[in-house]
Amino acid sequence: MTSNSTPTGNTHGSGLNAVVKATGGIPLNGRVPVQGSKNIALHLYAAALLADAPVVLAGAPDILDTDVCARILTATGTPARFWGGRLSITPATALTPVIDPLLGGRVRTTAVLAAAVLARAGQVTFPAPGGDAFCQRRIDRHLAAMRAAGAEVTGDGHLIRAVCARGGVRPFHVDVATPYGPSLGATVTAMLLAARANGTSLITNPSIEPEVTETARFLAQLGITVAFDGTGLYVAGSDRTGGGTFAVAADRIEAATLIMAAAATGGRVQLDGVTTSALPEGLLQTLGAAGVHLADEPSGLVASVPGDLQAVRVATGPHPGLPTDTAPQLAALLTQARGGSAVDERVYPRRDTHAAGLRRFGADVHATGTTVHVRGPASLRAAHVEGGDIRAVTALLIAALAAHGTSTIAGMYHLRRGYGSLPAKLAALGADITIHDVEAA
Ligand SMILES: CC(=O)N[C@H]1[C@@H](OP(=O)(O)OP(=O)(O)OC[C@H]2O[C@@H](n3ccc(=O)[nH]c3=O)[C@H](O)[C@@H]2O)O[C@H](CO)[C@@H](O)[C@@H]1O
Ligand SMILES: C=C(OP(=O)(O)O)C(=O)O
Repeated sequence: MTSNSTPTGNTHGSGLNAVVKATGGIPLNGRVPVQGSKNIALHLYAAALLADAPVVLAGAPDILDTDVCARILTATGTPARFWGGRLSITPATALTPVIDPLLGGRVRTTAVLAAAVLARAGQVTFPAPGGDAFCQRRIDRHLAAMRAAGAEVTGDGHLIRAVCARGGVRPFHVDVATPYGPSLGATVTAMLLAARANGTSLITNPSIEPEVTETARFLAQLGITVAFDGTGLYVAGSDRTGGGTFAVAADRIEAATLIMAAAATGGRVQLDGVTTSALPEGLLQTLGAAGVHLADEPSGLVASVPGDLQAVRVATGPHPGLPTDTAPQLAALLTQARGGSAVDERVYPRRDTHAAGLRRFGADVHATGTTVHVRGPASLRAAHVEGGDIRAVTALLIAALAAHGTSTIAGMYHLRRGYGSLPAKLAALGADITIHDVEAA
């Protein structure tokens, strides 16, 4: 193997088999902006398929998932173009009711995108969802919503077809509870189906994640009323919608990643474009218990570690609980905390691909059942590792920043799916971090 160093600038500047090289031991210090939320944007890209007028999603993150979704939309006949942090979407004149099987297999919102096409065209063919492969991505509640909306759903598990009778989707009631809590994705799927049904639909046990509430705000801008009460979520559909510009909210998971990276190095960072109100209660409580201090200052959110980091025993859960998407980074942070920590994963039972990677740095980490146990503080040493999914890669990056010596982390494809410029932001905070293109010798 040979390697060429490239600037850390935007991570898009180098190939997908590039590696990140980081020399740890430097407390992160400084100020960086937070990108638009990957997970909110993914749902807005699907919702934009419902618009009858052009839509601009301002602050869309510059990530691979944005590119893949823009190509999925364009392939349906709905031109979508990403430029300068904005995704511009022009309504289809003739909608092709297919989610491209290859592209659809690369993002996890495939069924949500399909629901929007079904709502508009009365039929759709789509593949099983993609996204991180740390566990099976079940979609039975999505299919239940499609059936409740009047579609006949058939398929072999790889390619699914949903077809409504003449007249298209109809108002419905669906329950989106799963054994793991409310399904975020199925809540949005049901909302998008209901948005085009002629009447009011009811979604019981809905998720209340910002992905849902931001999609509801966007639908309201299109002219579709979404109301919550103790029974569920009511959507009053319409066969005619508007468009306009909508701002993608800040990425609370990128914010959490930067906070944990700073805390693991004993640093202090200011994050522009986000306040503590954007962080779920479960995350705020966990960071507070671990000894991370967060303050809203006029210019942004400031994170620091006034004393020693402390062990915590926590569980992930549906919003406003501790987000599953922060558990790997939290495990990396806890390698620097005093005592025995436990992070129980209750949304995806075996989301623990980061545990083995963290051990390569000399961390005392092991997974038992659904729980990742961490004992600290550990004096980490540099390692050469590969992350297998988005947040696993960032957990390994955090470990590298806290370790003695120079580490290499592979898994750039996963990093780029979710982070537009994380290595550049870490470098701006003082980290010794570079990206190296790796070529076969
Ligand atoms: C509630 C929750 O924390 N959702 C997370 C989930 O959203 P995402 O929308 O991808 O997944 P869901 O919320 O639908 O899934 C939550 C759980 O329910 C199961 N399930 C889901 C749909 C279904 O029809 N049947 C079923 O059994 C899933 O397998 C999973 O164990 O992953 C995203 C990426 O990590 C996170 O950003 C979300 O915060
Ligand atoms: C798992 C995640 O995303 P995806 O489902 O898109 O892989 C994530 O955002 O942490």
